[in-house]
Amino acid sequence: MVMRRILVTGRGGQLATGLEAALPARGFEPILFGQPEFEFDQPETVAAAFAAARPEAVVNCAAWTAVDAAEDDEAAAFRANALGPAMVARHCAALGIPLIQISTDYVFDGRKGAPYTEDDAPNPLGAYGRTKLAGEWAALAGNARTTVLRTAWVFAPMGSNFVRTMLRVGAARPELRVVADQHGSPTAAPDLADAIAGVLARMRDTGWQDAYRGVFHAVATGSTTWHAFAEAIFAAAAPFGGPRPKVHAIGTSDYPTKAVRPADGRLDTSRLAATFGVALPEWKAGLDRVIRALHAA
Ligand SMILES: NC(=O)C1=CN([C@@H]2O[C@H](COP(=O)(O)OP(=O)(O)OC[C@H]3O[C@@H](n4cnc5c(N)ncnc54)[C@H](OP(=O)(O)O)[C@@H]3O)[C@@H](O)[C@H]2O)C=CC1
Ligand SMILES: Cc1cn([C@H]2C[C@H](O)[C@@H](COP(=O)(O)OP(=O)(O)O[C@H]3O[C@@H](C)C(=O)[C@@H](O)[C@H]3O)O2)c(=O)[nH]c1=O
Repeated sequence: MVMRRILVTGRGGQLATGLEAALPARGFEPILFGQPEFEFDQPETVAAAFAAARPEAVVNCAAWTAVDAAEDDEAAAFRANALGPAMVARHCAALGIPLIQISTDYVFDGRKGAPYTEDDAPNPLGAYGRTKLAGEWAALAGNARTTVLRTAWVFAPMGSNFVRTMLRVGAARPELRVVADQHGSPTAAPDLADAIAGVLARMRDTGWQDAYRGVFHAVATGSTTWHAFAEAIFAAAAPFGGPRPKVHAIGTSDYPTKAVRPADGRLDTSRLAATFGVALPEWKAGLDRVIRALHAA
């Protein structure tokens, strides 16, 4: 399959930035589009991006990712997270090209008590998860060659993420309180970008296969809690002169937020490995990679 030109939406976001760096190493040419010239609320900008990029595959990274704010404006989150993928899928179908749609562990309610497989039923607890689930369906329904990758707890040297938040508040305050009863797999955007490049390379090298259509879990290896993640962030940043606040373990009920988060969003990644031969590194290796990049910047 000829697959070189990859349209990446959400330019300036964590994952799109990771893909910009990761794709050329696998022989792809990333073509990035972002706001304001690519805006889901203006469908003509989406059509124009497809016309200009002439892509051979698409990775849709653009999304409303403000979890609490989505509770206040679910309609706007739905436009970005569900109607956006529907539009992108329609353009991909017209061209007959693969679409990789990125989704989230927040489609689950976190009550399983074990890592979720792709066959487990989603049951989002909040507006962000609901709109992202609708986006999965729209991407799959609108294009035969759609691969949905669910990831979680993404962090990068730039953008808005838990690592940068912790380092910022940890430098300002000697003591922090962080929830210790929510579990997940912190996933470094550069590692996820490498994995996506691997998925695309497999598609290119084998040609499209029916097994590539559907949902796949793509998170870093291993899991932790937000509290233990915070401790690991400060430990990893300390050799670079990062702050060392005291991090108190608290319960979810001690940290009220607008959106309810899943208590245990661990994801089983065996289908990704079996189908694409792709596995992500341990989350702590991803953390070290991002901390190093933060301090090299
Ligand atoms: N961050 C995380 O922890 C996780 C993210 N994901 C998913 O991974 C994907 C990538 O996330 P990440 O890179 O972290 O996200 P970011 O928030 O870093 O980037 C999202 C991008 O989408 C753009 N965007 C937002 N609304 C629109 C819109 N209406 N039209 C066009 N573009 C828009 C943003 O533009 P602007 O900056 O101008 O607003 C930004 O460039 C998303 O699908 C997200 O749901 C999944 C699990 C975890
Ligand atoms: C800043 C802070 C957060 N917390 C808690 C709140 C929450 O339960 C948890 C994580 O907080 P955040 O709001 O940073 O993370 P959140 O925005 O919920 O992260 C999610 O983003 C979306 C986009 C996803 O798809 C998810 O996979 C996940 O990464 O940590 C504390 O306990 N103490 C603190 O000081």
